[in-house]
Order: sequence, then structure tokens, then C-alpha cells
Amino acid sequence: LQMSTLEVSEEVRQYLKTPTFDNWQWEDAEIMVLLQVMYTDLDFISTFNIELDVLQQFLYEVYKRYNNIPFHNFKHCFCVTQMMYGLIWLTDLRSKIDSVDLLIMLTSAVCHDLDHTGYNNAYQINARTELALRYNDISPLENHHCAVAFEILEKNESNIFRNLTTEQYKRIREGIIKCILATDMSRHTDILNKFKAILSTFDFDNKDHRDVLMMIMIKVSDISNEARPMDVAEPWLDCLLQEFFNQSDMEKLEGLPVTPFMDRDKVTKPSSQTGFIRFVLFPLFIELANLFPCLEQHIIDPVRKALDYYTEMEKALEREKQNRAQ
Ligand SMILES: COc1ccc(NC(=O)[C@H](C)Nc2nc3c(cnn3-c3ccccc3C)c(=O)[nH]2)cc1
Ligand SMILES: [Zn+2]
Repeated sequence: LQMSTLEVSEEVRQYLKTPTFDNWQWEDAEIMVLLQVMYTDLDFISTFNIELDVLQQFLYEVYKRYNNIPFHNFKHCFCVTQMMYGLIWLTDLRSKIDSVDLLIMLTSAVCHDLDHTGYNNAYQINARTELALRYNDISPLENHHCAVAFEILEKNESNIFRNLTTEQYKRIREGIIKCILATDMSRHTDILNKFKAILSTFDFDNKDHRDVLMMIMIKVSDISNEARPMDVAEPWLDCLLQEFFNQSDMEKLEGLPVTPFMDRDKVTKPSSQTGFIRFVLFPLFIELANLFPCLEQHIIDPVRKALDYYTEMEKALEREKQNRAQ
């Protein structure tokens, strides 16, 4: 089902800018066109003289390098990119930072999990995989995602930056590396503390401040499923747990350490999610909403609803367990 950019209605173009967008209603071929629309509607095509056939080739190469695994697949890439796109419009970021930084943010989201194998860094390091060896246990996955992105960009026919100046290309490469490496959750607290420290005196003209904000925004986009409507978000948690359980099954088979919140014998869907929302999601989203108050209604209110939903589910499970025990 080929849908050219022309056929995307004005209504869909507006819907695409909101965090309520439902990725499950669209086929991969249509999603490819929606990604194209994002580059077009942010004026990147004209600003950076990106030829449409090069953008299509880039997105096709990206599509091919995402793997068919339960969570870290091409649909996840689209969700993260679409949330980033929505945040750019909701916060009116185009009036605060320049197009090169916006191009870095969107392209980083597109590329941020390229060739993810469904096994996280702890597994890569414990199993001493080729990636752990190559990157000396330092964010092996995120280094790989970034390296694959630039393998694609090295090829002239898929290099969307080929008409930029060397100076611009250098700046974009530095920015994409910074953003993709920032998605390593082991750096979560460091990056969040860095952002908290500058929040009260945040200055959009300060490059260091902009760099931290760009890292926060890709982090927020990356783990933002619960900011979406429940019927969009809940299937994502099922996919995530499927991938996590695949990994912990493999770890048990290989006699490797098993991450507790990935162990199907230890974790329940609601209990893992209430903890994640309270201790990871809320603190991160609240800091970003401190800088952009309009995000309170768009991403924090939905997460409150999700916390209530999973807390209720947790209690129901608890009651059921009590009844069974009697
Ligand atoms: C600080 O490092 C962490 C902290 C928490 C987690 N994950 C969790 O607590 C659990 C499994 N839940 C969870 N984890 C999630 C979500 C979205 N992305 N995401 C995720 C996926 C892969 C790697 C890391 C994370 C946070 C989500 O909605 N829930 C994973 C890593
Ligand atoms: Zn991701």
C-alpha cells in the first residue's frame, strides 16, 4: 500500500504532531511516508536541500537495519521519532533553537536503536559479545546504533546531509553521537541531574544548555509510551516484557546473571510499571515540564492516568492472590 507524501491529508499531518498518535493503525510503508512528512513539515527539505529520493533511500536503509524483535523494532523507532516531532511542535522549539539542532534531534530519534538485537547492555557485557568486545563494555548497544547510522549516511545515495557544508556536517555528527549515546539508561541519573542543575537559569543561547536539553528530549521520547492513550501504550508494555523475558530465558540457559525486573518468575506487568512510572518516568517528565509548562497536560496527565491504571491492576492481582491463598 504505497502512500505518497502528497496523499497525507492535512488532518493526518496535524494528528502526527500530537502525543496521542496511534502507531498501531499504520502499516510500515505508510509509516515510511509519515517519517518523510516530518522532515518536510519541519522545512528540512528546503532548509538543507535534501532531495526527496535521498530521504526515501535513507529511510529505507534505516527500515532494513531495524530487526523484527518484539520491542526495539521499526515501530519503536517511529514512536520515538513521532514523540520527538510532537514535542518539537508542542514546545514551539522552532522559535527557540535553530534548524540544525532540530535536524539532529529528529534524525537521532530515527536512528537511535538501529540493529538492536533485543538483548540489552548487561547481556552484551556478561555474555562478552562482539559488541561488548568492540566497544570495551562502554554503552555497546548505543555505540553500535550510532555507528550503523553513519554507515548509512556514508553512502551517497542515502546521505541526507550530502548538500550541507563540512562545518554543518561536523556539527550534526557531533550532535547525533551525543543524543544516541544519551539513550543508555545507565546514564539516566547523571543526565537528569545535569539538566536539573541548569534548569533555573536555562539559556537557549548557551550551547551546553541546548546539548543537555537535546539529550533530555530524546530520553523522554525514547521511554514515553505511557504518555500515549492506554490502548496505544499497553501493547508496548507487552512487547517490552516479551523482549525482556526472551533475554532472561537466554541468560538462564547460558548461566548468566538475570536482571530482576526481566525475570518472568519475579516480575508482574503492573508492579514493574508502577515502579518505572514513579521512579523513572515522573521525575524525568516533571523536569522537562518545568522548562515547558504546556507539557503538563500533554504528557504528565496521561502518565498519572497510567499510574492509576497499573496501581488498580496491581491491587486486583493482589486480591486475586489472597483469594487463591485462602
Ligand atoms: C535505570 O535503568 C532502567 C530503569 C527501568 C527500566 N525498565 C523498567 O523499569 C520496566 C521494565 N519498565 C519499563 N521500561 C521501559 C518502558 C519504556 N521503555 N523502557 C525501557 C526499555 C528498554 C530499556 C530501558 C527502558 C527504561 C516502560 O514503559 N516500562 C530499565 C532500565
Ligand atoms: Zn529506544
